[in-house]
Amino acid sequence: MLRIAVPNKGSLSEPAAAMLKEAGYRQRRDSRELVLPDPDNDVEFFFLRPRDIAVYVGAGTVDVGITGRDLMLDSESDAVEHLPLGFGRSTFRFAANAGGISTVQQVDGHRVATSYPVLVAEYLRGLGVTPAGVVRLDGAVETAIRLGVADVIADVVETGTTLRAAGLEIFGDPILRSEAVLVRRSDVDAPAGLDVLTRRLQGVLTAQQYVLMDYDVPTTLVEQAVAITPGLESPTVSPLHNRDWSAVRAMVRREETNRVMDALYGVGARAILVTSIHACRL
Ligand SMILES: Nc1ncnc2c1ncn2[C@@H]1O[C@H](COP(=O)(O)OP(=O)(O)OP(=O)(O)O)[C@@H](O)[C@H]1O
Ligand SMILES: O=P(O)(O)OC[C@H]1O[C@H](OP(=O)(O)OP(=O)(O)O)[C@H](O)[C@@H]1O
Ligand SMILES: [Mg+2]
Repeated sequence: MLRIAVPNKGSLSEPAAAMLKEAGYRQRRDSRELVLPDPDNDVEFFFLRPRDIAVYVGAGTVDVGITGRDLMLDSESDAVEHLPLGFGRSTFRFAANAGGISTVQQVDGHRVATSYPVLVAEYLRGLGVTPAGVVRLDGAVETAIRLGVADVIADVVETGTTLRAAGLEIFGDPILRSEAVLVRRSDVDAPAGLDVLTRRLQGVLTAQQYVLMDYDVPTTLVEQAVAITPGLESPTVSPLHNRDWSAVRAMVRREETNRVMDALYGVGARAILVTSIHACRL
């Protein structure tokens, strides 16, 4: 039975549960449930703090887990990224008082507050910058400068609203771009059942990222139209009752939907229909 760790709280918890539900797994009914067996799918879920998940996976006490790339890298565990999951996206960035420190080089000799001390120390070491100290805080890191424990912070930025509200400004390149990832141990064979979990999660990602596009096109123009919608393998082309026309069906990346529809219309396709994909196994 594959043991899967899932975030019990925080930003990653709800989207992780939603993705597993889409992938056909059992859901917990009560957020106080800590372990949930799903014998029909031969897996068992453990609801853990997202920060601890890479630690459990690295120690081998659970087989795989869902956590943030930033949390995994900060954990110094043996867990490695197996599959990016496309949610919980954030950047990890330096910030300081507006008009103050504005380059990473200037961090030299200053105090940095963060919830991700390993990430920050490694990044600065890589640039040859030596801070006066790295202060580890659990949260509300933005307040650390005002309260005098640090000169600079490094924190998760999603919309930037929290930083703006604290009167802070981002500087330097992003330290990291993060998203939720499925992690596993690097130094052991893939656990039994991981291939099924991976295919199911990839199926959910594909269903989210692609739409199904159907259209009619004059048969003489099929080659031109198909060049715009090559699909994943090859599009389906079917004859219509009126043989001067053909019907085409292909998968298209969701964000390209309107550009592709414009291009198809331009070469003479009509009755262009777009449908969401509910589930998919490639
Ligand atoms: N707006 C956000 N705030 C915090 N973390 C975010 C955000 N958006 C995405 N994330 C990601 O979520 C993970 C952090 O989750 P975690 O549960 O530890 O913190 P949290 O969501 O701030 O929860 P809490 O502070 O309530 O404990 C990281 O991988 C981080 O990159
Ligand atoms: O860029 P934004 O969209 O504003 O989001 C980023 C902020 O959200 C998180 O804080 P959270 O609300 O989890 O509080 P915490 O600092 O106590 O963890 C994170 O630590 C940032 O402070
Ligand atoms: Mg937080």
